[in-house]
Amino acid sequence: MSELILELSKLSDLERTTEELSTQVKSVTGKDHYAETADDLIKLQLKNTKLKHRLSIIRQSIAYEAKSAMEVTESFSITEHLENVFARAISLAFPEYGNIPVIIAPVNSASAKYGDYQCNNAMGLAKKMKEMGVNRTPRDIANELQKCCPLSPIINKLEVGGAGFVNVYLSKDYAAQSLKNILRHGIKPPRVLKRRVLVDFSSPNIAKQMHVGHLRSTIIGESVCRLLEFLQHDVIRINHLGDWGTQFGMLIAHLEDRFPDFLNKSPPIGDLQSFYKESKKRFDTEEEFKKRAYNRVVSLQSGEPNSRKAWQLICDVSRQEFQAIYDRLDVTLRERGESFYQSRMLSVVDFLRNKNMLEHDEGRQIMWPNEDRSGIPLTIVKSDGGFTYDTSDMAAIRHRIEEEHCTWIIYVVDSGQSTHFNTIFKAAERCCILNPTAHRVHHVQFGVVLGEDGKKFKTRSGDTVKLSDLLNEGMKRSLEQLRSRGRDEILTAQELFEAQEAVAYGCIKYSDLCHNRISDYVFSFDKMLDDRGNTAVYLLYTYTRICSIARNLGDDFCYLLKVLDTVEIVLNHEKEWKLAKTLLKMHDIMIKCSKDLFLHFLCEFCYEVCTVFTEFYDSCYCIKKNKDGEIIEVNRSRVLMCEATAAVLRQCFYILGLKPVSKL
Ligand SMILES: NC(=[NH2+])NCCC[C@H](N)C(=O)O
Repeated sequence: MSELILELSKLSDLERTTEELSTQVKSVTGKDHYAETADDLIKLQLKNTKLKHRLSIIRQSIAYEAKSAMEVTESFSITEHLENVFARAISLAFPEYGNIPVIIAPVNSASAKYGDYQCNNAMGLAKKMKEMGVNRTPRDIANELQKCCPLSPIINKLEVGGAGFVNVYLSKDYAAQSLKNILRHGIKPPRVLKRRVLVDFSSPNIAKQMHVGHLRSTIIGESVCRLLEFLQHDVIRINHLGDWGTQFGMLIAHLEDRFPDFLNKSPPIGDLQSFYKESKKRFDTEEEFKKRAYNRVVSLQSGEPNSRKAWQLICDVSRQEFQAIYDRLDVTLRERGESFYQSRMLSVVDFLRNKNMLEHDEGRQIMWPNEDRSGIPLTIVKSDGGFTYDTSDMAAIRHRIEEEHCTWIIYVVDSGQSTHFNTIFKAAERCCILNPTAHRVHHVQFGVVLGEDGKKFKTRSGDTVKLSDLLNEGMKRSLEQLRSRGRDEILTAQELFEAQEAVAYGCIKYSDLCHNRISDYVFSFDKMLDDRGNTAVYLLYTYTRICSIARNLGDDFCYLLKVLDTVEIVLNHEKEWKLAKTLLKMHDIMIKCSKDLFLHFLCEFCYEVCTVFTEFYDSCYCIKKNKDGEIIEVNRSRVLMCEATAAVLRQCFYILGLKPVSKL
């Protein structure tokens, strides 16, 4: 598509040159001293003829490309495509404003008479021109833009409306072709500039409870990865486990006392939580124990084998608990905890010292994020010589940029840590690890989870909620719901179990993702299991309904590809056209979500697809049956629309971590 636009711009340039040449030829012809300039004239005419010939070749190839552009499988964001079209128009019509940002907005489907998309640049241009002393009305400018728009296979017509909008009407041929492409080749990602991205998410702490904050990070992080992978980025998923630090001293010392034989026999630490509490209590009350705990930190960090082994054993207990949650939620992560950076922490300290970035402060070594010592300093080395969370994040960002060669680093961590990350980013920039023009760093922050009482999410007794309990509760509630609808009588045991999981985990994930992540959110099973409104349950039900339509036709639709060869998609009915346009917004939405990593836009899109589909299904018959329930008429084009809707939903569901089930 971009080549096409390039060709179009060449064409316009050539057209202009041809025009200039013709005027030159005319003016020369009109002069008396024809004889003197005959040579020049002949040359010019020759050049002109050649250019005209070239122009006609380009015209032909553009017509060809415009046609084949609709046939190729390449998909793109409509908004981005229109941005290119209008950028070209602006630079042709008003070269001096060639680099202003193009404003394209989709038109609310209720106001279809204003087209499907609008270019809203004319008003701003009029203002800019006025400042330069040129008086032109926005409508006048819009007319000019309309004239200068290059041909595009996706545009049916352009119209100037209102105060100076250029209304764009999409082409139905293009839409029908795109829907067929989806059915024939699956959903292809739009082209974007590929990056190597590291997503740091989930990241719970060993020996501590993985809490709802980590659950949010896990859910959001997984979806961010899936979105970026869909867009063909090279994604590294990292679990930055809190597996290092002084708390391991007391855990190791306590392990030695509780399970003296730990080196030979795996200790049965069932409940790491209470093990942690016991050791903490001893650490706070027993002097000898405290000393030994400090000793163990030193021996662990210097790699002494027995302490290492003890540490490994403790980590394994937590690791298994975490993995069980990841398996249930279908989350994939590569573990690279804080311990991984031990040697790199030593070297980042040297690096910072050599750059004169470290300052002594009451025995600590600190680093200011800014040259002028504004902001909050990082503690790079503690007074006892130990490292901190700051040190490991400085070592990690350096590793990610210099060794992993990432150009985009994403931290999915609660909003409470935003000062920490801003300080790390500034400090990394100050010491030239990070170059803001080449690297993008991003704190994908999110709010806290609240209970239905509006207070911090806790169990009735006031403890933090265990995630496995929460998931179990979800499973229980979803089974109750399925039973209350009598599904246990219709579905096989296997189908029922799949439906139960899809609903339980789907609703927990979706209710997290469907709100703007920055705000706090209220965790309520009742709300998330509602089958009306923007919920996972509503989406999953709509999806199964769509699946059942083609299923009704049995063998007829088994070979979708054959059907595609013989059936044209027709978009004459208002609701057919509305559904087609909604489906084709998918790439716009994916790009929009990826810009600032807000997934609620994708959730809203799914909801819109489902409601628009329902409107379509209510007013456009797909299959007509007689009184006995026998099929008497099938509108194959519409059944294809149903299939395309299902394909779009499946792709979005995958990114949102929802498992579509064909029966529910
Ligand atoms: N690179 C990072 N700091 N990632 C986030 C780590 C989160 C930390 N373990 C916590 O539970 O709060």
